[in-house]
Amino acid sequence: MFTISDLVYKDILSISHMKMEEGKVTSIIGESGAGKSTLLKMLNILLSPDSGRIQYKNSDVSEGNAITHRREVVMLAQQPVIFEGSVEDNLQIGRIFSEKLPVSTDALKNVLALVKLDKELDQSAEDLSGGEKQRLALARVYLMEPECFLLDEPTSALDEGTEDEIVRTFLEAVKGKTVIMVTHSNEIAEKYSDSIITLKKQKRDKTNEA
Ligand SMILES: Nc1ncnc2c1ncn2[C@@H]1O[C@H](COP(=O)(O)OP(=O)(O)OP(=O)(O)O)[C@@H](O)[C@H]1O
Repeated sequence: MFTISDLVYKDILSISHMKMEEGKVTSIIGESGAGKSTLLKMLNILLSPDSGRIQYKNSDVSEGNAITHRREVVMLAQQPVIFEGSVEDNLQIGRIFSEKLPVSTDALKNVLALVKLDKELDQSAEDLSGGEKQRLALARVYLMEPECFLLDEPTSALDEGTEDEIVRTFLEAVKGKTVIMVTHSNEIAEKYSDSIITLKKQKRDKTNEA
């Protein structure tokens, strides 16, 4: 689905060749500051490489339309965005972004169960805890039904048991779609991925630093 060649971005990323397969789960792991979030942002055309190519379905992403791209390839950021309003508003807004019709109350309840979020649909989303907001944002991207999910530490605020369960049920529910997921958990990566990419921190050139 994505092929990267000879990519360089500042002194943060240097990738000669990398591939993420369509319909598979690819986990990205690596130490803090290795560039995992930066790489996901590039796949979502939120950042562009200084040199090199990123191809999506055999076309260079720099030649395509970023808005159209982001409807097919949806990113869940590390700090989930929560909009003013209710839990329901925060779910349906994803459907609006994706230019899809609103889903039924039953579908909303089902997705809350999928991410184990035991909250009323009319509850204010701003009152949720950090881990609950993370699950609400995950539920939102699920309802957007993209071809490809870019998930940046989607369950980092959860305890290990809950994290494992939510990753498992989410991946079962989206089976067949492409998932590219940054995770701090080697265990989750090994258990649930078809392939694992390990990013290494680049050696910074200190000669130009003050
Ligand atoms: N907009 C930016 N401008 C300059 N440097 C940046 C920018 N964003 C991130 N960086 C730097 O790029 C490096 C990689 O950051 P990134 O967030 O991609 O790492 P990460 O592997 O996702 O880290 P973590 O696991 O801590 O989330 C870090 O050294 C960071 O300080």
